[in-house]
Amino acid sequence: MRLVVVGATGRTGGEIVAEAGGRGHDVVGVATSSDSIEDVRVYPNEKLPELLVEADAVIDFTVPEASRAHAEAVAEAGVPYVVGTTGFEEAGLDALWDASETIPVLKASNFARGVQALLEVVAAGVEALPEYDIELTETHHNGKRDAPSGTANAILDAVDEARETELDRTHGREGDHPREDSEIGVHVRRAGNVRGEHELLLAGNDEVLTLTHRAESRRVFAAGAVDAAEWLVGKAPGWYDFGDAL
Ligand SMILES: NC(=O)C1=CN([C@@H]2O[C@H](COP(=O)(O)OP(=O)(O)OC[C@H]3O[C@@H](n4cnc5c(N)ncnc54)[C@H](OP(=O)(O)O)[C@@H]3O)[C@@H](O)[C@H]2O)C=CC1
Ligand SMILES: O=C(O)C1=N[C@H](C(=O)O)C[C@H](O)C1
Repeated sequence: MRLVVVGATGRTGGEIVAEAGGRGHDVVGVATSSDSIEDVRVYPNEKLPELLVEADAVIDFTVPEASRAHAEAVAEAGVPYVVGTTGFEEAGLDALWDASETIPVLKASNFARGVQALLEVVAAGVEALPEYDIELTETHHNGKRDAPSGTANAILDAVDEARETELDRTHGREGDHPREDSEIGVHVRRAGNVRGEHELLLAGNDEVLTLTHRAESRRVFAAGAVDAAEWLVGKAPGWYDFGDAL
């Protein structure tokens, strides 16, 4: 299929270009300026509407403000849209939901299959240990903009759903008071080139359970995003998540 990768010059976009090309797809890239990655042409952002005419699917790993604008163009062209960008404000998410009225939109904060499994395991663990304290730690490379990560937010939502309440998200911890039962600690680390680690710790009853996912390369995200695009072609307009494609 003809695939447009938006954010093709980025850390993850470059891996997606390589993965899709390796599977025999006809790939064109988009970024803020023209470039080329091996033999794949990368066009500046303004060319996106023209490139969409021939496209079977779009994969977007950029920044929220860009994805928000792309959603409108992709919906206008009627092309299936896979979004990996994280860190959306409400208005950006609304733009994606609007687009999903005319095209299939598949958005995921993490295209690693292990993270989909982690979300299920988190729900089971939290339900099984209702009184335990819970703390979340995520670690990423020093170039990451959004904090906490999109995956961390998805894990926090899964915890709230399992506990059937909204825990108070305590970002870092300082001062002079003990932990409240209603809290969930959220700890963010940014260092080096860490691809993405998420650890949920549950502690109580003189024991500790930790649930950890670690991406060992960005290829895992690229493979999942291309799987999602292949699956999304031909689907009805609507909102999909990565779990639907597995
Ligand atoms: N869902 C998932 O599984 C994953 C999600 N991500 C998310 O993907 C996003 C990108 O991450 P990462 O690859 O590290 O980011 P990078 O900063 O490495 O790359 C960003 C890319 O977006 C491009 N870009 C920026 N603004 C625009 C614009 N207006 N129009 C077109 N392209 C634009 C950049 O182009 P240029 O260089 O020309 O400016 C670059 O190619 C983040 O939100 C991250 O959290 C990351 C990994 C996995
Ligand atoms: O920016 C990244 O690198 C990653 N971002 C995603 C997130 O915010 O959860 C997924 C992955 O952890 C890598």
